[in-house]
Order: sequence, then structure tokens, then C-alpha cells
Amino acid sequence: MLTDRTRLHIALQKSGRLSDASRELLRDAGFRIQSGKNSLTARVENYPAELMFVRDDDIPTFVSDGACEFGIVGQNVLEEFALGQADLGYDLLAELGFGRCSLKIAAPEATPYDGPQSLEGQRIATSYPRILARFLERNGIDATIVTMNGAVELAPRLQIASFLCDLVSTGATLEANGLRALDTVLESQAVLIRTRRPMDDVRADIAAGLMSRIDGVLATKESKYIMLNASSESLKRITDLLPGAEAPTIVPLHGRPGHFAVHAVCQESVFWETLQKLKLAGASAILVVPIEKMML
Ligand SMILES: Nc1ncnc2c1ncn2[C@@H]1O[C@H](COP(=O)(O)OP(=O)(O)OP(=O)(O)O)[C@@H](O)[C@H]1O
Ligand SMILES: O=P(O)(O)OC[C@H]1O[C@H](OP(=O)(O)OP(=O)(O)O)[C@H](O)[C@@H]1O
Ligand SMILES: [Mg+2]
Repeated sequence: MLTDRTRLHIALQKSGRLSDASRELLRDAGFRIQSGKNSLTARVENYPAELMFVRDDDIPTFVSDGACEFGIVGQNVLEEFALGQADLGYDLLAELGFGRCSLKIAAPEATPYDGPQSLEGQRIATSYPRILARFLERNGIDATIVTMNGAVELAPRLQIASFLCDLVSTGATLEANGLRALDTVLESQAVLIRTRRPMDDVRADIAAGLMSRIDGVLATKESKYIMLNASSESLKRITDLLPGAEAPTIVPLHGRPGHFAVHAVCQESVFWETLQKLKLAGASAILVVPIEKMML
């Protein structure tokens, strides 16, 4: 099938850990997606873009080759791909905040470990041989890498290797297999990538529109609108405490001389600790509300 060159193509994982959150991100950006889960492609009804549902391992290749202009993939998969390339064919545009996991060295509970030197001369099973090879090289360790495509946690029981290097999130899979995490090789989350292949002007415009909407969604995810009251003496201390807020709006409170309402967009998470500090600094009637849309 020839792809439609007047539309953008976005590669997403078909079914797996990143599928739902990838679609949700696009929906939050206002893109209406037509198809159900079993189709291999879907049109965006209200934007000249088409989604291609593929295995996550293929996403870096499709984007580098320009078959898809954009892709959403885990940094672990992207890094493993990149380490096998002489030149990169994509740019990393944004970290998306989901699909967080770590690539960790693990071994059966009783295996002693005093840092990477304990791996010297050992066999380590992994689906990420290039990332593991870099970790070993950086630590000056000589070990044998055994590449497996899945079920890496079984390697010690099968006596294929005494250590493994695999993705860990909650640690439940390691625990269920009598394993313990020993070292972190890579921290990962889903990222948005764009091809380095040149686009014609029309598609470059469509791509810029898509990016601006996604940037908006990412900015609103962390951002909150904060409102509070403060006296003139506490204003400076309070505005200094507002996380990631530029130029708050400060207006006098009607009928309360020397008192002000402070409104600000905070572009970082607002934690309970921050609210407590604001209160101690003299703020009252503190409200934190989510922001639905933002265009920067
Ligand atoms: N336990 C986890 N928690 C959070 N994110 C994870 C976890 N495991 C993996 N991920 C992230 O999600 C990505 C996809 O994981 P998944 O297990 O669905 O991949 P897969 O089985 O290789 O799928 P595919 O069929 O597309 O090849 C991983 O590459 C990683 O970035
Ligand atoms: O630390 P945890 O929260 O237990 O998560 C880790 C597990 O999650 C991933 O596999 P997944 O469940 O996606 O299945 P897969 O191996 O079939 O891809 C990963 O490969 C680990 O096995
Ligand atoms: Mg895969």
C-alpha cells in the first residue's frame, strides 16, 4: 500500500504497555481517532494524519526511514536501536511521562553483589545487548552477554546465565521469580520522535501544528493554576515559593487594605509540602486548579 503523502504518519505501539497512553495523549491533543484496537491503521478524523499500529521494536526504523514522520516509543527500545546505527535518522522531541521503567541488572536472591565488578566473567541474559555492552564497557567489565527475545527472568532457572538485565517497574516480576534488582543500567520512559528526513512545506506545517498541540498537552499535565490571598508583607516570600511560576497576577482585595489576591500558572507539580510552606509564609484561601488547555 502506498502511503498518502499529504498526511502525516504517526507510528504507535499496536498493543502493549504504551498503546493506551499513546492514544490518550493524541486524544488529549484534540485528535479524533477513528478505528478500533484491531486495525493496523487509523485516520485522524479532524487532522491530516494517520496512525500506524506496529510492534514497538519497529518504530525507530520506521521513523528513521521516513515511512512515519513521528513515533512514540520507549527510550530503552530507542537507545538499543541508536547504538546499532552510524547516523541517527530521528530527533527526540519530548519525554512523555508514561511507560516509566528501568533497565536493571538482577540475579537470584542469594547471589552476592558488590557493584559491577561482581559481573566480571559472568553470563548475563538480556534483550538489550547493546545497552548492556555499553554499561559493561563503561565499568571496564568483561562478561558474556546472552541475548534472549523475552522471558529473560527465566535465564537463571534455565542455567543459561547467572545474571540478567531486564526492564523493571514495580519489581513484582522479579519477586515472583525469586530475583532481586542489583544495579540500574538505564532509566526509561516513552518519548516522541520525529524523522530527520526533510518534509515538504505542507507537511512541515501539519507537523508543526501537531507538535504545538502535544507541547500544550504536556505543559498542562504538570501545570496548575494557583490562587491565594496574601498580605503586602508576605507577598515577596509567597511569590518566591510558587513553583515554576512566571510573573504572577497580583490584585488588591476589595475592602481589605494591604491584602492581595495572587494568581499564577505553576509549570511544575504543586505538592502538599508547597501548600504548607505557602501557608506558613502567610498565604490563606489557597486554591489549586487543573488547567484544561494551554497554548504556549
Ligand atoms: N513494567 C513496565 N512498566 C512500565 N513501562 C514498561 C514496563 N515494561 C515495559 N515498559 C515500556 O513499555 C514498552 C513496551 O512494553 P511491552 O511489554 O508492551 O513491549 P513488547 O512486548 O516488546 O511489545 P511489542 O509487541 O510491541 O513488541 C517497553 O519497551 C518499555 O519502554
Ligand atoms: O517490575 P514489573 O512491574 O513487574 O514489570 C516488569 C515486567 O514488565 C515487562 O513485561 P510485560 O509485563 O510488559 O510483558 P512482556 O514481557 O510480555 O513484554 C518487563 O519485560 C518485565 O517483565
Ligand atoms: Mg517489542
